[in-house]
Amino acid sequence: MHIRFTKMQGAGNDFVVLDETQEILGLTRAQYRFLADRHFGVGADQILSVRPSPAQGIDFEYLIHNADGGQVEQCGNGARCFARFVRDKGLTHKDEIRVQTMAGVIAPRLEADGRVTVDMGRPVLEPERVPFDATGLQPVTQGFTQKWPLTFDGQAHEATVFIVPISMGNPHAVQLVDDVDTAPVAQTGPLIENHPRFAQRVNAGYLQIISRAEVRLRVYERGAGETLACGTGACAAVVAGIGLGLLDGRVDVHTRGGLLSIAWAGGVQDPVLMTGPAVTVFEGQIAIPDLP
Ligand SMILES: N[C@@H](CCC[C@H](N)C(=O)O)C(=O)O
Repeated sequence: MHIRFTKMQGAGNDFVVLDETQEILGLTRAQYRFLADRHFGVGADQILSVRPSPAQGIDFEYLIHNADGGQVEQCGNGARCFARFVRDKGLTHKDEIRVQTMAGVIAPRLEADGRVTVDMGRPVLEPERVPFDATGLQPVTQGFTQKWPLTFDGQAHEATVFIVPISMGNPHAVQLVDDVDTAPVAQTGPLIENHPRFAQRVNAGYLQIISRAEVRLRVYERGAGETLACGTGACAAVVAGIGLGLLDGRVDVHTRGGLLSIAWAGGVQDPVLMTGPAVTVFEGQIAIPDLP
């Protein structure tokens, strides 16, 4: 099978975007993995599939698959690229689009300066809904949130780190670090991602506070490894920082791939707003092998 694709990136988090508005491709998990492979396929952190939505008032549906082929609930940088894609392809003329994801409906808006702002919905702060199993753990309360000890028992990197579990539709564990450049992302990222207390696995965020309005962030993503930026990770990190009393409501998040601006009014009913770039890199066609 030959398929056409668009390669996109948002702050360096890169995507293969598939237009399935006319025909559902029905790719297997192994075929998503093949597309994401940087040696044998196109190469991407995630694959985004754009489909029409059957629901009234919803413009599109978009599916997100991690580089490991697994389908996931939400992707912030992907949402911005999705919005740029449907406008550039003439699939809609709207500036504000409503799109169904596995985690619910989100609303990207194209800005006059070329960036995209996405209403990412409300953060979920209750550990059990992340889901994080806090049974038997003693939290440390700081600000209006809690940090939980996470221990890597009997592992090469035996340690306890304090994390704030947050869901932005997908699960995140945010920890504070002194300096993201020296944070042990490659060592502890996989241990946190696969920690048994996170039943759905988790994205591991390493947050360095610079001021009340500026942070640096690295994220070891579930199913993709460390990426140059993670949009939902930036939202979760800012929510955690505000919850801990360390940040104000508007924060510039410096990632290794670029700048994301996050705003959150601080109430559990308040949505998190994310603004950042969305860029088309190239278009192409690829032959996909039969991979069951
Ligand atoms: N890069 C994304 C998040 C993609 C999904 C994530 N790896 C997960 O498994 O939840 C973003 O920009 O949010």
